[in-house]
Amino acid sequence: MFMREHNRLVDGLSKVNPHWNDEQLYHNGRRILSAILQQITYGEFLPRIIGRDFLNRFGLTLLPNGYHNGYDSQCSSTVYNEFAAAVFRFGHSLLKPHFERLDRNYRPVEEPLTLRTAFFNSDMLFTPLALDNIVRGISTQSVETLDHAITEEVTNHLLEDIKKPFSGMDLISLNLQRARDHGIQPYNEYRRVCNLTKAKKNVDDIDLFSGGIPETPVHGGLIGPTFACIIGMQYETSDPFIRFSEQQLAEIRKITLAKVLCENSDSIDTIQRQVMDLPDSFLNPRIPCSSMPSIDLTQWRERGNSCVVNNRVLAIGRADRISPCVNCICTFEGIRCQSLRINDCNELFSSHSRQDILNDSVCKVQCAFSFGHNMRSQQSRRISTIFGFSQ
Ligand code: HEM
Repeated sequence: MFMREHNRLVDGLSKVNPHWNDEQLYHNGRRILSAILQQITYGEFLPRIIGRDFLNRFGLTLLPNGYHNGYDSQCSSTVYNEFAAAVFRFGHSLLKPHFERLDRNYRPVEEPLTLRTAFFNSDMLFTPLALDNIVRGISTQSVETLDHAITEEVTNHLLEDIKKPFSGMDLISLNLQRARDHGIQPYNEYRRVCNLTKAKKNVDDIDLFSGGIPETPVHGGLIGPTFACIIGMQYETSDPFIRFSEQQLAEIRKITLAKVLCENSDSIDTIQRQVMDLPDSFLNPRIPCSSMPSIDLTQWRERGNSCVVNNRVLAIGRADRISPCVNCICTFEGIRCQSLRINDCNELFSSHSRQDILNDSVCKVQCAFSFGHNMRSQQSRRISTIFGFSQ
């Protein structure tokens, strides 16, 4: 689906910028696709997995507008060993033994497809509407409960050669073995790292995967506190950094997974807006794809030789501080602005006027405390003048 989305974006970009070569089209399509994936991951997926409390604790909540200023170029954004070899494999416990296949009207069209018949059977996807039927099915099926009960399709029949009995593997054994290969520490070590109490006294030989899976889910989430903590840490360090203009960001913020599925299928006409939740005629009804907003790629149209921002003209390639806490650069795709990290609010007060700082929400967010303090000391100075005391 996301490969199709990439190619769809590239087609759209080539219409908006017919002079771009393949390389420009590819990289710009890729950048937009990465941002869409991040929008879906942080906006739709993570809240359902780790819940709002953990999302806030690790600063992973998406802003409705403006720029996020937490990016740290010194921070390595690589994937934690624990995350890949154990924690993020929690999804293996959610697998259903089969995919439902539903027609345009969401009625079963074929037998459900068991995982063991789907392994090594990618030709099946070339049958007309096969993918659409599966997408309609998985958007309508619930997941399994997150616990130690895991479908035999992956514990006995993983990547099975259908012609060879007992050729299937066990995914959970692979998970445990892989984590041990990678030197992942016992479960209780991670409880300690996450400031949680030890699970059981004197039991330190529980694998991270086995210990984390049956934990009671965190409030509003699907997984327990140890996994939520490690996933939170992972996404905190994977802080995305892609430069877009405000207008381009507004386009990306419109996109949902439901819309991506609509745009890239041949026959999905209706789907629920919150596609990661089950459809519900009242709370999450299936709605026409056409009623969901789509990305307007004209925001990526390459402009002339300059950009105008805050009544200032910037030549292509030039950067300027357009307000006390925002720096902008003029690029071929338009103006791109970035919030500045303010380390010393007092210095800001001495170098910019009070009104300029007040008008800049980025300054206000970062220096609200010092600002209040500064205001109070100005007020107390005013009062002392009124009463005739010397300052
Ligand atoms: C039908 C569905 C799935 C199948 C058949 C499957 C199968 C596999 C297999 C065979 C591996 C490699 C195991 C090893 O040798 O170490 C793997 C790794 C992994 N799986 Fe799954 N998986 C499925 C769904 C999921 C889901 C839903 C998630 C998470 C939400 C997930 C997360 C992971 C992760 C994080 C890895 C490690 C990747 C890496 O280190 O590169 N998988 N999976």
